[in-house]
Amino acid sequence: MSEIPTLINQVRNKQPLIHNITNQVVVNFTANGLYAVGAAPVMANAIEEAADMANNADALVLNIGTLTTVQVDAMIMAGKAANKKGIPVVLDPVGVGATPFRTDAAEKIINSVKLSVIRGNAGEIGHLAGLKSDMRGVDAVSQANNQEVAIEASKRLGIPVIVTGVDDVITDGQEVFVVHNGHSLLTKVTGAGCLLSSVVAAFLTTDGGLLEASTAAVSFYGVAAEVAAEHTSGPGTFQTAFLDALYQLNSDVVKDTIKLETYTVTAKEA
Ligand SMILES: Nc1ncnc2c1ncn2[C@@H]1O[C@H](COP(=O)(O)OP(=O)(O)O)[C@@H](O)[C@H]1O
Ligand SMILES: Cc1ncsc1CCOP(=O)(O)O
Ligand SMILES: [Mg+2]
Repeated sequence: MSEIPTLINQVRNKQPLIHNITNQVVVNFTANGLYAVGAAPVMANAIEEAADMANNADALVLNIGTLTTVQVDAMIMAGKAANKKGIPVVLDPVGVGATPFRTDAAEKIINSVKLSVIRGNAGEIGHLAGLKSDMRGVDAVSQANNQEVAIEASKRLGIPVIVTGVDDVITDGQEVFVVHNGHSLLTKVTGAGCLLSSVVAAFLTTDGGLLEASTAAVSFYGVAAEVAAEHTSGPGTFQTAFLDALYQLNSDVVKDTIKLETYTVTAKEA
């Protein structure tokens, strides 16, 4: 637990190669954000090379934001290659629930690839788990209880999940980590969630456990947003300041600023 703020140092030392099959909106921001945290990005969508690239990578991100039928097949091929190699796979089910095509694609991926963790907002994760949820495009509409959604979704899916929003919840359905860091300007920059999914993948290459490494990624990211927001008041300059903060933020500041709550579900319910 005390090592959570320090896992960023492992990412920076290791410079893991993160293979992203992601949406057209966030490609550049994701690549720059991964560089800023100390990882190396590669984007490779083509069905002819997706599996080969996953086989060269340290972690894989599958992001369904601007999906095509062929891309679903490429994702499954890359996912299977990643599973064979034993590297982490993160799914970002962008906009799932907004259209039947996205929902079908996400379900196909979940049924074909062994995922390390699924990261999304409460609307997306709630929808995947069959809970009542509303999506408007890629954004969650209703104010859900993120902890309830995360715990229930992880139990129903049998996969660890990260539900983000005002509070971020990381859980395998039993152990729960709640991070209270972040800044509302993140909702005014497209790709803030997508980049977080890729940053989670980078942290999963460290020797922290899955939930601890995910929590390290989420808290590092939230503190970086808070630091960036001190220097800016609008989305344009925030985006730049945020990349700088991801690059400059050290583990001591995270240690001093992290707002983390942990509990186990059985203990809380008892
Ligand atoms: N109202 C908010 N206040 C502070 N941080 C937020 C808020 N909403 C989202 N975030 C942060 O923005 C990042 C992306 O989360 P989110 O907006 O839920 O993802 P997505 O963009 O996929 O919908 C996370 O780090 C999350 O903590
Ligand atoms: C706007 C948009 N439309 C399709 S994908 C995408 C980006 C979504 O990024 P995020 O979920 O990180 O806000
Ligand atoms: Mg998203």
